[in-house]
Amino acid sequence: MNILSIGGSDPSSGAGIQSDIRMFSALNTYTLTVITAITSQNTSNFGIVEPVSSKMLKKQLESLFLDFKIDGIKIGMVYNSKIIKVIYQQLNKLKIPIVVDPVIKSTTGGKLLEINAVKDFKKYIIPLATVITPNKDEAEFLSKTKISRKNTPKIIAKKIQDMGAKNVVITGIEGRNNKISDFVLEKNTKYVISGEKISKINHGSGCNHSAAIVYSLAKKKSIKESLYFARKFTYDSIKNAKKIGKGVLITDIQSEDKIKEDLSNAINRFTEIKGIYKNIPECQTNFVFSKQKPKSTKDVLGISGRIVKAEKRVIVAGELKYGGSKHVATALLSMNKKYPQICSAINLKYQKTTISKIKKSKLIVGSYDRSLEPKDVKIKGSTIKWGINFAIKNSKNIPDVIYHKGDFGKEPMIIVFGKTPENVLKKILKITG
Ligand SMILES: Nc1ncnc2c1ncn2[C@@H]1O[C@H](COP(=O)(O)OP(=O)(O)OP(=O)(O)O)[C@@H](O)[C@H]1O
Ligand SMILES: Cc1ncc(CO)c(N)n1
Repeated sequence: MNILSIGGSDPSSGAGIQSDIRMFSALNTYTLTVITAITSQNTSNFGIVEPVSSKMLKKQLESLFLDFKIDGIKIGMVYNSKIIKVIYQQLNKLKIPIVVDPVIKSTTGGKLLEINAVKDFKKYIIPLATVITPNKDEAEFLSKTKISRKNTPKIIAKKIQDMGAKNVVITGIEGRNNKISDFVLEKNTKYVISGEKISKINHGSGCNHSAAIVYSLAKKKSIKESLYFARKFTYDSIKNAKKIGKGVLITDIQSEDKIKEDLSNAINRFTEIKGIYKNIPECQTNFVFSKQKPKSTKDVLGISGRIVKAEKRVIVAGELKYGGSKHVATALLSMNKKYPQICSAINLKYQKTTISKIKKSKLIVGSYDRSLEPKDVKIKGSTIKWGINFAIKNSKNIPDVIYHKGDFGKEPMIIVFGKTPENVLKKILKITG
């Protein structure tokens, strides 16, 4: 998936284009970028702004539209009227989700939209928005109305919707009991997404929020699903905010989320492989991905249930959890001990046809015979560890696949290994179907 971020450069990487690259990368998404302005800022102060020329902006956009399929666009800092008009000319015919984060002032007080550009921002940028995400102050500023008992968030959101945005989210409305809420006005419905307020002043949460929304919309999720996803994503990024500079904290995403994201994407794609139900064994399938240097199954992410066969479909029953898999995770741990780069694995049904496809596809295959298993291993219950080590020992190279043909009362099994879930998936595609 390719997402385009149009916005300003923040050299401290806490917000703007650089923050978007970090966030989209954490979501395993390729980021295209078009810079509207260069800023000098850090976590304490805002310096100066140098906007790019209309010509430079137009050329950047054209070069991307000529080359890439773009699945969604995020618009952040636009700064002046010239920039606004070029963006409008280039984007107004597009039929992909566009999320507009009205960037007006920075946390540190910098002016990110010229006052005489506000009119054109309303006229040209707001109507491009599939979703617009003003915070409370920005919503009040754009609608020229203070939120009050009379002027509810709904009334203010409606004013912004009337400027042309399809869906409006007013973020960061503080409530009682340490709650912070986002008010949402879709075309025909309104709702509030509420949650706990984290007591951290940060740089980047608004950027992360709009980035996560466009990511989710580009994946064809609904507005509501995307907003819930973005809220959780932003919450995690604030929780994980770090003191990198001397001033406010910079939001970040834990790498665990990346592990989850990668595995979750691969599982979704696995379930969509045509005829894959034929490869699900009686004991069902688990797909795992470990942290670097895993010590135990607690460091291995897996499905707390299984991927199960439901007639000719497969469905995921359970959630992704560290420690969610026992058998496949144990096999992975043995493999990872010898080959630390191998961090992902899946178990599939043993079938002779699959084994011959594996051999034809030039993948490296190892195997073990459970009937040769020493008695003490059986008693200790460490069959998998013994089997994987046996197969590794008898293989000159890193095995892509290890299988065993079962034993009395034990189902035969194939395990496919790889560096990442994506890597495992590629191998599966070679040997199934
Ligand atoms: N302290 C907090 N604790 C929990 N959630 C928060 C907190 N602050 C903001 N959020 C949530 O983060 C998301 C982004 O909103 P936020 O108000 O930070 O945007 P913003 O003010 O535009 O940010 P920025 O100034 O960084 O661009 C919203 O879903 C909001 O409710
Ligand atoms: C470049 C840029 N975009 C957005 C923001 C808003 O946080 C910022 N401070 N800087």
